[in-house]
Amino acid sequence: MFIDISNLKKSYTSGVVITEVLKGIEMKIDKGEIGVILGPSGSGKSTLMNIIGGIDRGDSGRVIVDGIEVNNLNDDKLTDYRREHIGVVFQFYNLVPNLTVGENIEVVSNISKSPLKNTDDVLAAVEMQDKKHRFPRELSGGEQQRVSLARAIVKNPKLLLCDEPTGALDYQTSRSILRLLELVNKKFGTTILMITHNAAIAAMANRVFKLRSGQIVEDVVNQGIVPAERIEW
Ligand SMILES: Nc1ncnc2c1ncn2[C@@H]1O[C@H](COP(=O)(O)OP(=O)(O)OP(=O)(O)O)[C@@H](O)[C@H]1O
Repeated sequence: MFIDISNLKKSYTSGVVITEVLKGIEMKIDKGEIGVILGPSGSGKSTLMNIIGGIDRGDSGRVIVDGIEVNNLNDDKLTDYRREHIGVVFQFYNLVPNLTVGENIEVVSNISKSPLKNTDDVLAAVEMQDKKHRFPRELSGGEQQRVSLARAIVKNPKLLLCDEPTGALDYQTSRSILRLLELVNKKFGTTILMITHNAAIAAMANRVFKLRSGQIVEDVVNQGIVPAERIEW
């Protein structure tokens, strides 16, 4: 089991108000799978993903990623875990504005332990090799998301976490990003976990988790996976 989560709980306290955001999550994903998390706004999707990615910590329960007990790592080890094993793609790209496309990727590559050697190959994989010297502001949203994906995969992560990767993109561009995610999954064997509001996207996943008010209310193994190419909404 690549991701193995049991009885994960998380609350936030503001003033005297305690909000229980995750109420005993159970989640299992095998290596090389694509998992999709669906659920309404505020149900705890990003909190769950942030804990898996070592950005946040659970209060109790077990979170194991590729044999590493993430919840038990001290701060330094958690930073190493994030740096070595996790790639992230967000809805709003988060590229460094004053670095070119190539530089945005190289800064990540330079601090990674076992990066993919050739930045140009990674840019070619997302069909952005001809825009290597441009700045983010000179790119469309879809192009920026391609660069953000290239930046996430150049470190050769074991796990790619995507929080609404197509949330800000139009239909055709969204589909091209989904095809790229599928390509990364196939080509590099990268396990992918993706949050989306778009239930149609679940068709390309091996496993689909529905989250409601901090609990998994549905956990489905998809028997009829549809290639990203054929997903429509
Ligand atoms: N740092 C925080 N402090 C206090 N409450 C928080 C914090 N982060 C998240 N929350 C609360 O936890 C709940 C779950 O938030 P989370 O971002 O995980 O939901 P989500 O399912 O990803 O929502 P969305 O689809 O809108 O992004 C929300 O009620 C949110 O207000």
